[in-house]
Amino acid sequence: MDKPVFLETKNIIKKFNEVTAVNDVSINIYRGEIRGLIGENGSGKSTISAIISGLLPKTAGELMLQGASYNPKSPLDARDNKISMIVQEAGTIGQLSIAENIFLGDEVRFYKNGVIDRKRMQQEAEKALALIDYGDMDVSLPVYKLNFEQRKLIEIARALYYEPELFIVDETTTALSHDGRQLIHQLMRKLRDQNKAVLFISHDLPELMEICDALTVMRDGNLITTIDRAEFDEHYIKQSMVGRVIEGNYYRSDFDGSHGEQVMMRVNGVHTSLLQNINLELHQGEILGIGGLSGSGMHEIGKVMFGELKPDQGEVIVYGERPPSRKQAEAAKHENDQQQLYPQLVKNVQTAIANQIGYVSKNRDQETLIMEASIKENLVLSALDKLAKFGLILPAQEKSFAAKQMQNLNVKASGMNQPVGELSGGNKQKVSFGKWIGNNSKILILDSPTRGVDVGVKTTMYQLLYALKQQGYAILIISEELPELIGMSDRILIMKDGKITNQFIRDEHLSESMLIDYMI
Ligand SMILES: Nc1ncnc2c1ncn2[C@@H]1O[C@H](COP(=O)(O)OP(=O)(O)OP(=O)(O)O)[C@@H](O)[C@H]1O
Repeated sequence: MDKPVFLETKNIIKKFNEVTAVNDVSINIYRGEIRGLIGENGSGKSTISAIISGLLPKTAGELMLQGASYNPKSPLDARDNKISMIVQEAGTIGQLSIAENIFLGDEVRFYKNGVIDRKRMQQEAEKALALIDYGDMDVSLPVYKLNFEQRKLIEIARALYYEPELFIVDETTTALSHDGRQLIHQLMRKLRDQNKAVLFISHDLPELMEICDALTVMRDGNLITTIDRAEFDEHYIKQSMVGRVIEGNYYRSDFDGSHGEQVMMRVNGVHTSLLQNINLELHQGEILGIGGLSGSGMHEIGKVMFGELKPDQGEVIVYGERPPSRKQAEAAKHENDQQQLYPQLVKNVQTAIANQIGYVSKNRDQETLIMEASIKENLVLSALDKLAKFGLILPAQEKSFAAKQMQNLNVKASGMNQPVGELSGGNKQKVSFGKWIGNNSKILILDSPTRGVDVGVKTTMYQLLYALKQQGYAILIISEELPELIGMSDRILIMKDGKITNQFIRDEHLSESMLIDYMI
């Protein structure tokens, strides 16, 4: 029997001034189906989903919900029509509690004699969290105390509480650890089996092919094709996405895990509330990977090494080119006669940047980018030192630097003056990566660097990282994506419960399951 259509988009067009983000898109979304949506960064996936879920108005076209005209004015309106979406970036408000976030905009359901019945709100919030087996969480905690993954889980609980008939998940799984991914896959399958509709946006093609019943491909705002599960073919899907045949290696192809002798950063006996006695060295010309589950502490290591999180005990040393003081320079010179590198304590972000450390945070929208500033301003911000001549930065230099970075990473935008906040998720990620590459940084700490980035640009990023390694850069990649760690690292450290549990040297026989054994 044919599946019933739940939602239909008819010739939808969305324009942002001169940019046409969605061009004449007509899709049927069925009950009892997980529909995947794939396409290069900026191809219009989030925009069409945002129109369906009331976040954005359409420019033209029509939406039909179970055969009737549907025109959501807001996400709350969409939710009343049983449509919920998990957005790519943080969809919660840090200062509000978990319970307040879950019922944001719907507090009215808890009014008793004109005031909010907090106790009942908290009880209902606990019920929402129980839907994702998270029932023991303290719902009065402010959300800023949670990590990125926990915040995503709160959003998922909120969406499910309202029993959606259409559940839209926009590029969320790459922000989640192995367990979080399993959870969201299970939830999507459960909804599908209950004859609900699911729309799932991801750049992870193997994941989409595993989970989805059908896959719709978008390119440059256009709907290219919809493919049924029986017809899934990786090469054909990739080709439809980019409009050309993709060839060549994704990751580096060598299995030589060697690197320079020179230590560029050293972490000595670091303890924080989560980390326990972390010791590691990052060498010149090395790509060091760190993997683990989201609560393992791997993201905290990046923050500690960039001076953003102060350890309770222990220290982080960077070997930089700049002598910290005349006296220390003399002493350091003696120790490191050959290299002319000077050990310095990473006390804060300023010392990290002064010693040529670059950092891409997992939480890019809050920590790495300035949304209101233009692409150019974001790109040149960390490069100011390099561009400044006698303390002056020439506009022409800024412009050519930004243009080069945009071209290298194929940033899709109307121009370098476009505010970063207007870019698609993957294009924001490219800017946050481009900020540090090509400026003065010789040490790169990259937390989930390819999150939300399409296959073509991922390849470019991997090639770039490999070329930087060969030029002697020291690169730390922190990632939930084990194939990425295996594919790129000279050495991998696996973490569990705040400790390093094992180390793996680059080897062609290394497999995901070998790493997972030390994570769980
Ligand atoms: N508020 C906005 N103002 C101007 N342009 C915008 C705005 N939001 C999106 N765009 C543009 O619309 C296009 C489609 O963006 P969209 O976010 O839908 O892409 P996407 O396929 O979801 O990409 P990604 O995979 O990177 O998340 C992009 O060119 C983007 O820059």
